[in-house]
Amino acid sequence: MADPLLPGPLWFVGCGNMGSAMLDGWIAAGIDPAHVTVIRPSGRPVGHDVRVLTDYPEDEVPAIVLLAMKPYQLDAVAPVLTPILEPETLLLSILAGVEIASLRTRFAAPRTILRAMPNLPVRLGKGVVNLAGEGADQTARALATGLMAALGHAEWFDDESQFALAGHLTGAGPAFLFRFIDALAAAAETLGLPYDQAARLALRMVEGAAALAAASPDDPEALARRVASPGGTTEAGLKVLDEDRALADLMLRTLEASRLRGIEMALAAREG
Ligand SMILES: NC(=O)C1=CN([C@@H]2O[C@H](COP(=O)(O)OP(=O)(O)OC[C@H]3O[C@@H](n4cnc5c(N)ncnc54)[C@H](OP(=O)(O)O)[C@@H]3O)[C@@H](O)[C@H]2O)C=CC1
Ligand SMILES: O=C(O)[C@@H]1CCC=N1
Repeated sequence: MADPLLPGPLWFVGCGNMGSAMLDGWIAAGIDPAHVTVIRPSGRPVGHDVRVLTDYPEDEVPAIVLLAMKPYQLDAVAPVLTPILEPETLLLSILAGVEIASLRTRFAAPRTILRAMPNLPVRLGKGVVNLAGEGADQTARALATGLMAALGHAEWFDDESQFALAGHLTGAGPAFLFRFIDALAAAAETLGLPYDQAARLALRMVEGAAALAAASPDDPEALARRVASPGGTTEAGLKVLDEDRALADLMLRTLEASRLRGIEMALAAREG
C-alpha cells in the first residue's frame, strides 16, 4: 500500500464531530479513502467512499487505530479492541482528559500510545494538534507528526499536564471564540444593527484580524496599539476590556473551568 501519510490501514473508532473533521482534513491532504475504515455503532456513512462498519473488521491488520469516541465510552471499546492490537500498532487517542497511563492500563500491547488534541479547524487543514505520548521511536514520531501536520499546526509536549493545558487553549478554544463572535454581534444588535448583519461582519472581522496577526511579527499588544488611536473610539472600548483585568480574568476563569473538568475526567478514566 502506497500512501503519502500512512504506512498501513487506519481505523477510526468513532467518527463524529471531531473524527469526521480529521477524516475530511486527511482526505483533502491526500490520504486514500481505501486505506481508512470507520467503526461506529450507527454505521452512518462518513462520505468519501470510506468503509464504515459497525464491528471491527477481520480482513486487515490496522497500522494506526484512532480512538475518536467519547472519553466515557473507553470501557465499552477497550475489551473489544484490546485483542486486535499488536505491538506495532500505533494507538492514537483524542479522548480529552484520558491520560496515557489510563490508556496503557487498558491496552498493553502497542509499543506506542500517543495522545493528540486536535481542534475543529483541522477539517480545513487549519487546525492545531497537540501531541504527547510514550514509546514513540523516531519512525512513530515522524509518522504522527506527518499525519497531524497535514491537519494544520502540530506541536509535541514532553509533559502531559502541559499537553492538557494546551488542549484547553486550542481544543476548546474555537468554542470560546465562537461565543466571543456571538457576543460581539449581539452587542451590536442591542445598539441597533440587525443581528444577521452584525454576525456576518463580526465573523469577517475575526477572520481578517486573525490572518493579519498570524502574518505579522508583532504581538497582540502591539497590534492592538496600532488599531487604537490615542483618545479615539478603540481606546475607549479597550478601557472597558482592561478595567480590573475584566477580559483577562474572564479568560483565566474560563480556562481554569476547563482545566478542572479535565482533571475530573482524568480521575474518572483512571478509576475505570
Ligand atoms: N469536538 C471537538 O471539538 C473535540 C473533541 N475531542 C475528543 O474527540 C472525541 C469525540 O468527540 P466528538 O467527535 O465531539 O463526539 P461525537 O459524539 O460527535 O462522536 C462520537 C463518536 O463515537 C462513536 N461511538 C460511540 N460509541 C462507540 C463505540 N462503542 N465504539 C466505537 N465508536 C463509538 C459514535 O458513533 P455513532 O455516531 O455511530 O453513534 C460517534 O461517531 C472525544 O473523546 C473528545 O474528547 C478532542 C478535541 C476536540
Ligand atoms: O469538550 C471537550 O471535552 C472536547 C475537548 C476539547 C473540545 N472538545
